[in-house]
Amino acid sequence: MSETYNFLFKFLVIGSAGTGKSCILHQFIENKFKEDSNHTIGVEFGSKVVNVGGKSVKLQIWDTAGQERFRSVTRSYYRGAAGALLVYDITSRETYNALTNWLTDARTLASPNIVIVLVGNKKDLEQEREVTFLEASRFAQENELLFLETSALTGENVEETFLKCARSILTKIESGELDPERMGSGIQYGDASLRRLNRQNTSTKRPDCQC
Ligand SMILES: Nc1nc2c(ncn2[C@@H]2O[C@H](COP(=O)(O)OP(=O)(O)OP(=O)(O)O)[C@@H](O)[C@H]2O)c(=O)[nH]1
Repeated sequence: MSETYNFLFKFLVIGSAGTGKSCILHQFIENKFKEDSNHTIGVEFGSKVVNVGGKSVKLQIWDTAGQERFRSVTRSYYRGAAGALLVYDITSRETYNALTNWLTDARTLASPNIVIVLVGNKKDLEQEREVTFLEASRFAQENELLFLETSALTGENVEETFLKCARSILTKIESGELDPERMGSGIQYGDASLRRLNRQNTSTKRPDCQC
């Protein structure tokens, strides 16, 4: 796909170690399951241009390490993120119980307006499920999060998760709730939008205007 886009959004992928964050990102970008995924050291990066409601949006995605020993490094990447995927593993209650801490970090260190999608990963392991869909969706509702269950293994809902987050940010931009020009919004205009804005500015000038 062409690198011309209307917007660029900075995204974070956060959550406890082993929940499948790197596999989700890999599935989204490469359309395949990442076999032999190792613990992330610090932070990894990926990007992809997607189409959201007729607009092309470049997602700049930072996949953070879930292990506690990298927390000080990963925290430094939170600033100015427009969206986050907060991932837990549906077969591990421990990763679900840790969500409140991750949420506090995201809301205090990133932008208070950050759009967060709660992601219950490993949906393919239904037999080993420890967290029900219903309780997680209640948690999401109480904490104003979007919510989806995914499988990085089969690819189910992986792309939808990123699109859902991007769609929500775009809606907030269009309604004026989010201002892309505010410092630290995690949003930038891409070439396509800038060209349109320039055209609009030029066409609104009076013919005799010297500016
Ligand atoms: N069955 C199944 N296994 C998965 C899925 N996603 C990830 N895994 C497995 O879960 C383990 C951890 O996946 P990673 O993507 O490395 O986890 P992570 O959250 O990035 O871990 P950290 O980098 O340590 O924070 C790996 O063994 C993956 O193969 C999934 O959707 N289904």
